[in-house]
Amino acid sequence: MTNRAFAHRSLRHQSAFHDFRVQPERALREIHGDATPTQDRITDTCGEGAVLPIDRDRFPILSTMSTDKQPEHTPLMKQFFAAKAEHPDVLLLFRMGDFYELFYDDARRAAKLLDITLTQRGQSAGQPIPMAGVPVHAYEGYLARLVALGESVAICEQIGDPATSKGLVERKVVRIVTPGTVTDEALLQDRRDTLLMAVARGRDGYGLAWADLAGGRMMAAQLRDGDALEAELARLDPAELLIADEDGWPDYVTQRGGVRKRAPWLFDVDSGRRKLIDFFNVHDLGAYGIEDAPHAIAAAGALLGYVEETQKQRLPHLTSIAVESGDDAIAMNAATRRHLELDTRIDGDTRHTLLGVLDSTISPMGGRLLRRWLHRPLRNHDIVRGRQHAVTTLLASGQLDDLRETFRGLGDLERILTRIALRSARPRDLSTLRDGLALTPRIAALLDTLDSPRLQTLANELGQHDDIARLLTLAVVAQPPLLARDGGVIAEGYDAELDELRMLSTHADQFLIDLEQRERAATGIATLKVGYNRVHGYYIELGKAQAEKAPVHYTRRQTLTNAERYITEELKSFEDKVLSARERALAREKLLYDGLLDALNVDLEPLKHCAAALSELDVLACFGDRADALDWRAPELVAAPQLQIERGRHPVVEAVRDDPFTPNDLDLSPERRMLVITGPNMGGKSTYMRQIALIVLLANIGSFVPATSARIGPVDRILTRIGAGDDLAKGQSTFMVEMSETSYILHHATEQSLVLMDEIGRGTSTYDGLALAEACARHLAETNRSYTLFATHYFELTALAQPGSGIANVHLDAVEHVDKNGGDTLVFMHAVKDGPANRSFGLQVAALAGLPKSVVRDARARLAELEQHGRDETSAQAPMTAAALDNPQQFGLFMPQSAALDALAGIDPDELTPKQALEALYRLKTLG
Ligand SMILES: Nc1ncnc2c1ncn2[C@@H]1O[C@H](COP(=O)(O)OP(=O)(O)OP(=O)(O)O)[C@@H](O)[C@H]1O
Repeated sequence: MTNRAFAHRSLRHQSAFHDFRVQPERALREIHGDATPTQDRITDTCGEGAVLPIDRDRFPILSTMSTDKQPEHTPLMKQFFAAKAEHPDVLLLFRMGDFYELFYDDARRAAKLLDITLTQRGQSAGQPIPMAGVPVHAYEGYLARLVALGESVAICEQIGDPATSKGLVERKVVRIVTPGTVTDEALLQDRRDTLLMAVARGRDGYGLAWADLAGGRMMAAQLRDGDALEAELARLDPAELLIADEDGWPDYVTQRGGVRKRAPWLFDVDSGRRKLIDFFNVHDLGAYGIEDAPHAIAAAGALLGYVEETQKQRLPHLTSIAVESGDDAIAMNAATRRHLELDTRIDGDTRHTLLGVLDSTISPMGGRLLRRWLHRPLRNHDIVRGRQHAVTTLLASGQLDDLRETFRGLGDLERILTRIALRSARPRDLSTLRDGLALTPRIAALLDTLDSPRLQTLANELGQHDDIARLLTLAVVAQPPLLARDGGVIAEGYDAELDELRMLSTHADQFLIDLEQRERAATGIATLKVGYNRVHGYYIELGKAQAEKAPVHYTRRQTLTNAERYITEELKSFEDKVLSARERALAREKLLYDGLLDALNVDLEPLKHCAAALSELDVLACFGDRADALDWRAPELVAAPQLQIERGRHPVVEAVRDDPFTPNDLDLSPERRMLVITGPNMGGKSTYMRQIALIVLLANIGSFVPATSARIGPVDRILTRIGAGDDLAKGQSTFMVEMSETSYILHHATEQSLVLMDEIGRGTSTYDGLALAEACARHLAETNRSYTLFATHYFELTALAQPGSGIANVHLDAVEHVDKNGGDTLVFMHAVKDGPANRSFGLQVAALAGLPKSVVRDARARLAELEQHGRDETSAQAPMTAAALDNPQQFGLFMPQSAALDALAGIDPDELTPKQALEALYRLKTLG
């Protein structure tokens, strides 16, 4: 046997020997005394053992069971019921040797959710026990799926040592994994925060507190009303939401996933204050700026209570709470975030979104920060200018690529630090931290030469961590294994005692090789093998045929079908020595590993600042990268009210189009507050409006923008009403959604708000729609006085653009061509021009979309009739004049122009052959 083979065997042996959790036999034996375990883990674990009476009232789960006589359960099931009674509304994973088992309703539920087998063998209290289980070695994957489905799971571990416990091993719920409190790497999404949130309700508003446990962040806010609450829920999108178990919560709260109702008294302000003071170990809350926000205090208290209850351990990484003020950010409600497709499209796609185009951050923590920034554009121009200046400086330095290259080695320091604080860090967390810290001096040196206040601040925040980096370099092997439990993490030379114990083990491998050779020579059996089995230990193995030749000092240890296994005195004493050396080496490693975690925990704060600075640098460098790659320019943030954009583009549409994107300008100011945008379907109206909102948003997070130049004045809100599907889930029709979104806008828009209104009124009858659209437009222009882009197919609205009204008309255009085959084609110009559109091309677009020719023909004829009818009515009221013809907005609803004039306008005589010209003339005649 080679050295390596022995080493391999030894490794397997180590884990088996030292971790009783992977020895199901032992776990089973605890229930059965010395009864031999069978293959059937269900009968084994639940079916036998002494029976004890059980308190029915304490365990409602029993109500489904037999009531003929007082039910009696095995000690194991009694232990299960005791644990379950403490955690009635979460799934209980009950550790039994190599498995986590679920029983009764938990088993049924988990079997369905995880698609695992539900078994029903074994009995307790005379009834079969529904049971489902997942193997311990693969449980993280199952846990991740359950948590992703919004389930909370209590982990009940064996905390006694099955080897030494008599009878039942002690078990205890060691933690409760809930969707909002997960910190394990496997249960989190890399580039998205997982938030736990609590909402407290007061007479004059709401208090909000949220924690990103994996990132070690806790925030709070006090909100004026339900609208603000709804908007914050849309922005933060918590995985779990704690509310008081009372009536009267609005639908947008109760219909969310992950809502958990808690006793109302947990949201009490005074006990919240005490909890915060206690948790952060401070004299008062003065330092956090939360004193004047009682509802936020109440929410934070409820949140901390829940965190303590579920985590069952100290959380030293949550060191403070920061208060966010809604006034600092550009407000966007749920509808706006949805319409602008910031990080998710209506169809669920995440690639073709603003974040999809913008995010070239390298570290996951940078990705998460960018997402946070994107959802919270700032109103404070100074902060934003600071970021922008940093981006400009990075771009001008020529160091951008170098800097980004160093980020590749960073890893997720932020979350690693949390795991260190929670003492759940794995060996590779430590090596990633070591490698990341080794890069910071290089990053600091790169930044040192750059003249940007923000970059200098960040360089300072990186700090000096030479001692920690050196400690980790000395202590941890270059490429540590996944788990600490198997050893091999601590580097050679770090600890003399460990080195000595390891030496013993290594020599032991050589001893076994020598022994094998010696015994082969002594017995003359060339196939003799020395091996190891985790139940029986070391052995000498002979094939059945050679068994007779076994020397007398060989003692039989195990009989297999084709072989016999023996032990000798020499091998036995070797086994004792080696096993104790290995055991001691592993124990020593564990001690050293814990010591390392202690050392890192002495002062985590500077490391947290370092991780935060690296995240921000990653985002700023990403802005630089995007500006460079996509030809974006720095916008100018100005104090005077205005939105001026030259040659702006839609970042996402531009990214997905093969053909060039047509840039467009914007000019809005207090004197020209509203643009009524007309033009054909597919002309580019929605694209134009959204691109303005996205440019304003990008400008206010510190990014460059897709335009040749932009001057952006103060903006307090972005409000949008852009076509939506039916919200049938909420029982709202398309029109109802349209009107409630419009109502929200009219109630909230101010002079500094940017409002996008796309085709208001189209969800109802034409006259109702037109009337509503016009009234809303007037209200926005005259009362709200917001920056408004108002796209419409109602040409009547173009008449609003009167001198002094602050309203102007712009339009997008299309040109109809007769192609070589004599068919019609439509070319969309996508260029925004001054003035109203003069036709809609609705039928042509319908034909392009593939509507059957006969339907388009019928529609055309019907249109001609309607237009004729409209003309007749108008001429009955007022004779058609040449002036009216020149001024289409003066026409009635169905008469922008006659069909013949429409068609005539679409003809380019220079493009026609004589035959086509003649055909066109005939066509015109049928329309006239
Ligand atoms: N400026 C542009 N440059 C190039 N292509 C554009 C431009 N604007 C829009 N497009 C393309 O035209 C398509 C239709 O644009 P958009 O949806 O904005 O039209 P619309 O006028 O709002 O149409 P409808 O009135 O039917 O809603 C877009 O998907 C995009 O591919």
